[in-house]
Amino acid sequence: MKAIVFGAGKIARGFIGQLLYLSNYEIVFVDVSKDLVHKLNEDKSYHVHVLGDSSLDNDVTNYKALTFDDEASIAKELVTSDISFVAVGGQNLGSVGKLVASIYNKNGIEEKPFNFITCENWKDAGKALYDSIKQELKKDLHNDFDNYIGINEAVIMRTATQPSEELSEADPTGVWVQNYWYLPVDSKNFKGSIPAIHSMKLIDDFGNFLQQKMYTNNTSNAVIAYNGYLLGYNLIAEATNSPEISKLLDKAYKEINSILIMELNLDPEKQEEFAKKARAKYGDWEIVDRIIRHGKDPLRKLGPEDRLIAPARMAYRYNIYPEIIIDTIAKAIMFDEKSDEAAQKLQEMRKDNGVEYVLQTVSKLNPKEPLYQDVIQRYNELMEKGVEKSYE
Ligand SMILES: NC(=O)C1=CN([C@@H]2O[C@H](COP(=O)(O)OP(=O)(O)OC[C@H]3O[C@@H](n4cnc5c(N)ncnc54)[C@H](O)[C@@H]3O)[C@@H](O)[C@H]2O)C=CC1
Ligand SMILES: O=P(O)(O)OC[C@H]1O[C@](O)(CO)[C@@H](O)[C@@H]1O
Repeated sequence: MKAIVFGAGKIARGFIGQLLYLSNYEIVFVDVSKDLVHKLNEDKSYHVHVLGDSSLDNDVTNYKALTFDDEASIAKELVTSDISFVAVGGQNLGSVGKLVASIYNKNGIEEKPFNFITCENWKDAGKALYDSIKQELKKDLHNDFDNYIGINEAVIMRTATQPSEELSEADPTGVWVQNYWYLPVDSKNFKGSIPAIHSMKLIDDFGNFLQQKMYTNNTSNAVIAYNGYLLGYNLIAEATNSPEISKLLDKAYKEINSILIMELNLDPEKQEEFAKKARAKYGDWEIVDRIIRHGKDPLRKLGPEDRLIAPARMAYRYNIYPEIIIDTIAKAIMFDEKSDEAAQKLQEMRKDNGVEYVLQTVSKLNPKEPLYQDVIQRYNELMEKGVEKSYE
């Protein structure tokens, strides 16, 4: 069996790659980074370090890596693969869709079931990939595409951490991952029989699981990351367990739970349990992961469908005042980490055009909506009084 995996980053190598390896799959990684592709091919194996239990580590082998611009080789692998996974970052799904459509346009679509599984923290990731393929696909292939190709969403609960510089230098292609294995995939659009892949399970009542995960885990993770950054913490567990952020999290999870119970029609007890697990994960000292990674790419994280703006907007629909999310949006706008290009871009925007411009262009907020006004008010308060006051 063979799988083609778009992306060769932390989740692709550190989760999907390990599960496929354990399932005796041949793996083809496709990545835009030529250096990474070259290194993976040169080494012929990479190490997955399972945090807290090295007996579960693997040296993943039986793979090759291709660069994203090598369409001819990707085409050969795609049409001979049994399944595909995509872990490239939600904003890059469109480029994968375009490439896949181009391959199908040239090669046709075989009359046999084939599935893509998106592994992104991105609302409606499956739809984004589906739409981007369909948009470029020749009309006469549309029927075969809908009949034979399944585009499916997974929820990725395993964390694949950003290693320290020393660790990366010592093991450049190594990945350090949480000891968590379950890979739930929505069964709704799945075509054909279920492949035997370690820990992967097709779920019939998947529903809004991806949104529940994003707006519980990633929303609370943003509270931890942006506050942790301003408070000068280095590790996510340090910040989560700190007195200042613990206090905020008590409120944040209540806020998140009340919003999601209404919006997604969740069972309150189950959602509370789910949120408790998220908090425990971020407070777990075994998962050594840096605040900077969790805060990075604030332009994406301040987007209209992402972890902060989307649940805040939901809150207003139910007359819930999302105090902690508003505070976190204001603090995310202050994230000025030098090593993160997106953070630098955000800071330029903020300096040149003001916070109003950031909220209108990045978060797509309308100046008339209460969320816009409440964020600006909170931002101004923080600027006037100093952020340290917000922890008193
Ligand atoms: N790292 C984690 O703990 C988790 C990550 N995720 C999600 O998984 C996705 C991937 O995240 P990571 O693996 O952490 O990021 P990463 O940055 O380590 O990996 C992404 C890889 O995709 C490559 N890439 C970008 N555009 C591409 C394209 N068009 N075609 C092929 N490759 C392309 C990049 O060069 C990079 O190697 C994101 O959507 C993230 O939100 C979800 C849960 C946990
Ligand atoms: O870049 P993103 O979207 O925050 O993705 C990675 C995140 O996903 C998570 O698994 C969320 O549960 C975090 O551990 C990690 O910060």
